[in-house]
Amino acid sequence: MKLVLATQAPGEAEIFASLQGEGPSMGQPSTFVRLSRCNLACQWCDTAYTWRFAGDNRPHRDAVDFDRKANQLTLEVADVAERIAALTPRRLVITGGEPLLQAGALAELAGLLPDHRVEIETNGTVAPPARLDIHVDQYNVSPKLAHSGNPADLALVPERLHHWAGEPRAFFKFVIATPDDVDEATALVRTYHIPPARVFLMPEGTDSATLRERERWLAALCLQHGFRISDRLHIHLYGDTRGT
Ligand SMILES: C[S@@+](CC[C@H](N)C(=O)[O-])C[C@H]1O[C@@H](n2cnc3c(N)ncnc32)[C@H](O)[C@@H]1O
Ligand SMILES: Nc1nc2[nH]cc(C(=O)O)c2c(=O)[nH]1
Ligand code: SF4
Ligand SMILES: [Mg+2]
Repeated sequence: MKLVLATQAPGEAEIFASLQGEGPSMGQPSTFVRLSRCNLACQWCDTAYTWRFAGDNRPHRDAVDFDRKANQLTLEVADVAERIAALTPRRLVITGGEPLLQAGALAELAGLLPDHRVEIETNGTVAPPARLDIHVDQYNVSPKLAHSGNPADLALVPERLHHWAGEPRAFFKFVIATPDDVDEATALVRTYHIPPARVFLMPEGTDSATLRERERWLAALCLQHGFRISDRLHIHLYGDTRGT
């Protein structure tokens, strides 16, 4: 089978080693694989080059469209596995775009990497099939709130949220830009009975100054609700740069 990957430069697959910058595994040396395509269209998506292609008429934050050819690369799963195995970390973070859109090929990939701990970054709208799920150690689920600009019926699928709430391997990572977003996240936590210990609030932002400013009030709200806070370590270390 084949995987459609994002590129960090034209013709260069986005497979790289870095420190996990977000969520419960923050700070862990990891190998990242970034897949192309997404079923949502977040206004503030920091990887819009994985999905916002010229000719795609979904809403987006500015007028820039990306060239599909320059930003996608299709590789055989065995080739992707070889590239991952050649890097040192034995923790694999699969992200995108929305990686679960390519779950079949990911199941094959994970099967070729039995020594890797597998973590999946997902928007939480797609059910992982059993043949992939058996290989996954952790899901970092980031449901999209109203400020993402996605229609709620696409972004917040009740059956899926109910599933992730009851899945002990799933951690929730809500992206927050204003205190109102926290009210929306808290309402979801209550509705779906999500254990607060598995909930992270993470500031929206792609520069250190914005993240720090938002973390000042976000910290107080996390304390109030018993949620965890997630920084975006990679932004402080490397900026908003592909392949980091
Ligand atoms: C690019 S997404 C890819 C995985 C999946 N599509 C998702 O949304 O979870 C990876 C993570 O980055 C977060 N993210 C994207 N743009 C962001 C931004 N501008 N500020 C903060 N987090 C952002 C997403 O919410 C998600 O947790
Ligand atoms: N270092 C680093 N950590 C990350 N954690 C989640 C990421 C993502 O884009 O899904 C990400 C990323 O792009 N880089
Ligand atoms: S769901 Fe993830 S990849 Fe898709 S647009 Fe939103 S942040 Fe970007
Ligand atoms: Mg990222």
